[in-house]
Order: sequence, then structure tokens, then C-alpha cells
Amino acid sequence: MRSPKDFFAPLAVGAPEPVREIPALPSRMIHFFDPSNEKMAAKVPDIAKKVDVLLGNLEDAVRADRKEAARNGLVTIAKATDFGGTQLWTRVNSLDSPWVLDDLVTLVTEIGDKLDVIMVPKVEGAQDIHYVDRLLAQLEARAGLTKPLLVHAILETASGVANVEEIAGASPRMQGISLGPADLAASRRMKTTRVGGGHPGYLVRTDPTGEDLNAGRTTYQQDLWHYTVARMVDACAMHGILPYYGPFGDIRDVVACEDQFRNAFLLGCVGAWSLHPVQIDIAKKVFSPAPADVAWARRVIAEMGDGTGAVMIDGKMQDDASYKQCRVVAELADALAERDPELAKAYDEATKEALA
Ligand SMILES: CC(C)(COP(=O)(O)OP(=O)(O)OC[C@H]1O[C@@H](n2cnc3c(N)ncnc32)[C@H](O)[C@@H]1OP(=O)(O)O)[C@@H](O)C(=O)NCCC(=O)NCCSC(=O)C[C@](C)(O)C(=O)O
Ligand SMILES: [Mg+2]
Repeated sequence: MRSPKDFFAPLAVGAPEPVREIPALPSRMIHFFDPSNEKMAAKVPDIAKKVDVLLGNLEDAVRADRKEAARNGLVTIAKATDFGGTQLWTRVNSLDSPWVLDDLVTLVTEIGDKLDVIMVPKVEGAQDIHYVDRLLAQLEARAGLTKPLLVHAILETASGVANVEEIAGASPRMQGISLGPADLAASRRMKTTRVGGGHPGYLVRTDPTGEDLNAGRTTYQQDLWHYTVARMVDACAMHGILPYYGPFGDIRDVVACEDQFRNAFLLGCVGAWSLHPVQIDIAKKVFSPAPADVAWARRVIAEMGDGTGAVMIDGKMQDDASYKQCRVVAELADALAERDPELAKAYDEATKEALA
């Protein structure tokens, strides 16, 4: 382990100073596209206006014979596009693959000044982040970059989950972690064949009501991902980085997608991935707090004054702890409102009504 004194020292001569805090930029949806797919690439300038994060994917879902085309396509798109306030991320190939070294060398050298975050798949432990950390510092120094690239890990192996706390704290570059439910299911030998989402077989049942064990018993489907998401959220919060739900592969089932995203939002995640344009608005809706909730949070903050003591608002007790929860919601709303004028208006109107 590095000495705490050295933690914020650059890992290569001439590399930029590591950041001390991860910026809490809006990242409700990380929109995936394949830069080697001409149809998708053509949509990038338009999609960039609608999403918080655009991610050029080089790993799984890009065919082996398209890996170089995807890497070069991302370089071309990044150089040609003005992304405005939208962040540009990439997901590089896994660290044991034949492509990742060229991914990192090419992307940092060619478009390191345009990229915000590098997503690293199949992270097993802190050692994977340490490898990327040093290599990025060397490449940043050589490219003369002045802003450090941040790193995002995908939690998609059993060992990654077991080591999630050390991964979250492995480097000042760590920006966040996403759940990777498909690879994680395979790694754990779960008996599912889906990309995220629930499973009708994973349930609990009410007690029998009589002799007939099948009669009158309600079943409730449970969330397969609750344990992992909750662990990931704690690890991220502990290290001041951001947790995300990952992909929801049943593109047609926009209803269950919204449910899964909302569970993650309520548990503490700041965003999810959109794999298809139809999932962009779902993530936007779910990961932007509802105007009524924002209005309530702002009202509690206003009525709590310095945030100490206990007061009653509409029959509900408020104290320091509920005040802190309200601040989480209100601060998120403020950050989103800065990026989204429509949302800003909806939040202000609801607040005016609540305070009237
Ligand atoms: C699902 C697919 C095949 C359906 O693609 P489609 O063409 O069949 O769908 P469509 O409904 O017919 O598409 C309509 C239009 O939208 C376009 N389009 C469609 N998607 C996008 C997009 N993302 N961005 C921009 N444009 C898109 C598409 O090209 C088409 O354009 P057109 O009207 O001009 O013909 C397609 O959406 C796709 O390939 N999406 C990305 C998939 C991906 O990135 N997967 C990897 C992330 S999940 C993962 O890796 C797991 C994880 C974490 O690692 C782990 O759990 O282990
Ligand atoms: Mg995966």
C-alpha cells in the first residue's frame, strides 16, 4: 500500500497532479455506443446534446474484428465533435486482452484532452487499478496533459465484489464503480442468462393458508442485485466516489428497466447505463429527483434553520439526520438544474408552491 503522504503525488514525472475530490457532475445516464458502427456514430452529435455522459465502447459488444475500427472511430469522433457540457468516457478492453495496451496508448495520446473518464472492465482488485494508474500517468506526461484522466471500475467478477472497498480507494483517480451484472452472474456461476434485471424464480412466498400448499399464497419477486448494489454504494460513499447501476439488457421492457433503475437510485446510485436511445429518457426521469421531493427537501432545509434540533413539519418529525437527507436531494437538484433549464423551472415552481 502507498503511504498516505504519497497518495496524491503524480505517478510519473511530468504527469498532472491527481484530483483531491471527484467532481459530482451530473451523470444520470452513461450512454454506450460502438464507435465502429457507422449508424450509431452518425447519431453521436445529436445524442451528445441529450445525455450527461457519452461512452465510446471498445470492449464486449464490439466484435473482435472491429476492435481497431472502434478505437480509431472513437479518436475520429472525439476530434471532430464539440461535446459541450457532456462528458466523454470510454470503456477499454479488459486488462488481459490483446487490445487494451493499444487502447490506452492511442486514446490518451490522441484524445487524452477530450476524455474525462476511462472505464476499466472486470476489475478484480486494487492491483488492476494500480497498473492502470501508473500507465496513465506515464502516458499523460508524454502527451503533456494538464488534467488527470479519471478511472471507473466495473464490478463484474466475484473477486471484484469481494475486494470492492480496496478497489474504490485504490487511487485518487477513482471516479466511480458500475455494476456489471452479466459478467458478474457468469463469474459467480449464477444460473441466469440475462443482462441485469430481475428473475421470476428469485422469490419469497407467504405461508400456507391450509392443507393445499398451492392455495392462496402470494409470491414476491426479490431483487437479485440488491446485495451487490448496496455493497458497491457503501464502498463508493466511503471513498467519496460515485456508484452506478449498469446495463438493463431487455431493451423492450422499458417498465422493468425503470423499476431497476429506481431501486438503484433509491439505494444511492447516481446513474445507470443507456444501451439504446430509448433508455436515455428513463434514466433521466429516474435519476433526477421528482419536483415534489425537491420542494419538500428545500422546505425542510428552510424550516430547519441551522439544521439542529427537532421540528414538526406536516406531522413528520425532522431533525439533523432528515435535514442531511434533504440536503442530499436538494444539492443533487441544484447540480442537475444547472445543466437542465427545464428541470430547474420544474423544481422552482414546485418549491414556490410548497413554501407558499
Ligand atoms: C442492443 C442493440 C444491439 C440494438 O440495436 P438495434 O439496431 O437492433 O436497435 P434498433 O431499435 O433497431 O435501433 C434503432 C436505431 O437506433 C440506433 N441505435 C441503437 N442503439 C444505439 C446506441 N446505443 N447509440 C446510438 N444509436 C443507437 C440504431 O443504429 C438504429 O439506427 P437507425 O434508425 O439509423 O437504423 C444496440 O442498441 C446496441 O448495440 N447497443 C449497445 C450495446 C452495448 O454497448 N453493450 C455493451 C454494454 S452492456 C455490457 O457490456 C454488460 C456488462 C456490463 O459488461 C456486464 O454486465 O458484464
Ligand atoms: Mg461485462
